[in-house]
This record gives sequence, structure tokens and C-alpha cells, in this order.
Amino acid sequence: MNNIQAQTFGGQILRAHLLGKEIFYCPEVLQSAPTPARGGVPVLFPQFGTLGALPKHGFARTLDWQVFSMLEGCVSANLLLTEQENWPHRAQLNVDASVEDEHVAIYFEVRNVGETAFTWTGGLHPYFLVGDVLKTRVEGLLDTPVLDFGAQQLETRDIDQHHPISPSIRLYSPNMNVQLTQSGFDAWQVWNPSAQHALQDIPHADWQRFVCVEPVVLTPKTLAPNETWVGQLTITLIDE
Ligand SMILES: O=P(O)(O)OC[C@H]1O[C@@H](O)[C@H](O)[C@@H](O)[C@@H]1O
Repeated sequence: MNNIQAQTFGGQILRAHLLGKEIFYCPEVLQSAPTPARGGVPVLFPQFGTLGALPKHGFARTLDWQVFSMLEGCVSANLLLTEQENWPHRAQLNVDASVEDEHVAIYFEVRNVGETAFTWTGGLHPYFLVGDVLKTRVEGLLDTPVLDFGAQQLETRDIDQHHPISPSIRLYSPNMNVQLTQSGFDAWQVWNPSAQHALQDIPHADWQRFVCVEPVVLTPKTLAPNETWVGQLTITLIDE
């Protein structure tokens, strides 16, 4: 059975099932505002990570969005991001996601609805449910044809790497094998916090159950008033 679920806080997709398979890691108990929820697919905007002076990963993941679900298997999350501290702009953000057959398709749209141009970084931060990250690999990155997490010393240190963008890569894990196809983004960020993490918002052992493979914009993009940027991530179950 296919379905998808999102919450208003952060406009965040939390869970999606494809042919009955759970695609995203999402703990039972999620942090509530103002702490960003760890799991599902956080939206990062207008700053990726600490690439600037704004709050880490921007404002979008800690604001309340409007979330609609009019058709089964589809969600639409929308945020009019108005002026924030150190960010005197206005942006309309839309995340539209659907599950159909063996795909989850996520569109992320950013429109400048203010009167001044702004420059942004950000993207989507999916927490893929892999079962055991130490038995998981990513294939098809341009600079690392096979990224084997079992060989990354995740018992002692995190992995936090960006890789040049490619149209599609594959994630092989005990939970699922998926192809990740993107357009519009400029890097794949790969992150797992390792067994040594100090995250307080997930059960400690859960570090091993997920990996984040994130289609992101790391090179600042400028949008003039009325200009729109669109990115897409499609997650497709594959057999091999
Ligand atoms: O703990 P946060 O703020 O949700 O960030 C999680 C991780 O997100 C990744 O995108 C970053 O590359 C990591 O550096 C960061 O630690």
C-alpha cells in the first residue's frame, strides 16, 4: 500500500510507504517547536547548514507551513516566508509530494515574492530508512562510484561529505534498494552522525538505522523578484 504523511511544523514529510515499504526514518516521538524534527524530509532554506550567518539549515524547518492532502498519496506543503531577522525578503516555498506505483516524487519550488533579489542555499534532507547503515552503500556518485558505509569507520566518526551532482544514484540497503533521481540541485550531501553522536532527539542506537543522502544547492543561487526555482527528487524502488 502507498501513502504519505506530512506535518505543518517545517512542512515536513514524515513518512511514506511504497508498496508497503517504509522509506523514511522517523522516530516515534518527534521534537516539537522550536526544535526541528529529525526524520522524514526536512526542508532547508534559505541557508544550507552553517554556510552563512542565519540559523543552521535556515528558517523553513522551524516554521508552521500549510499542509493539504486532497488526494490519497499526495501532499502539498506551502509556506509564505516573510521577513526574518537578518533576512529582509519574502519567498513562497512549495513542496508537493506524491507516491504512485514504485515512486515517491517530491517537488520543491522557491519563488521570490518580494521586491528585492535574494541569494539562497538549501535543499531537501531525506532520512532514508536503511535498516543497517553498516550494510548500506551508494552507487553512482561521480567522484566515488561506490560509497560503502561499512568501510567508513562510523563506529568512531561521522560522515558528512558533499559530492558533485549527478542526475541519478542508487542506494542499496537491507531495508530497500532505491534509485534517487534529481533535477535542479547542485550537490549530494551524505550524512550519518556515527555511533559517537550526541544527538538528544533520537534513541541513541538509531544512528545505525538511517542515512541522509540530500539533494542540495550549495552554490548560492540568486532569485530576482518574481523568479522561481524548481528542484525535484524522485525515489524509485528497484529490484537489484
Ligand atoms: O542536526 P541538524 O541541524 O539537523 O543537522 C544535521 C546534519 O545535516 C547535514 O545536512 C549536514 O551536512 C551536517 O553537518 C549536519 O550535522
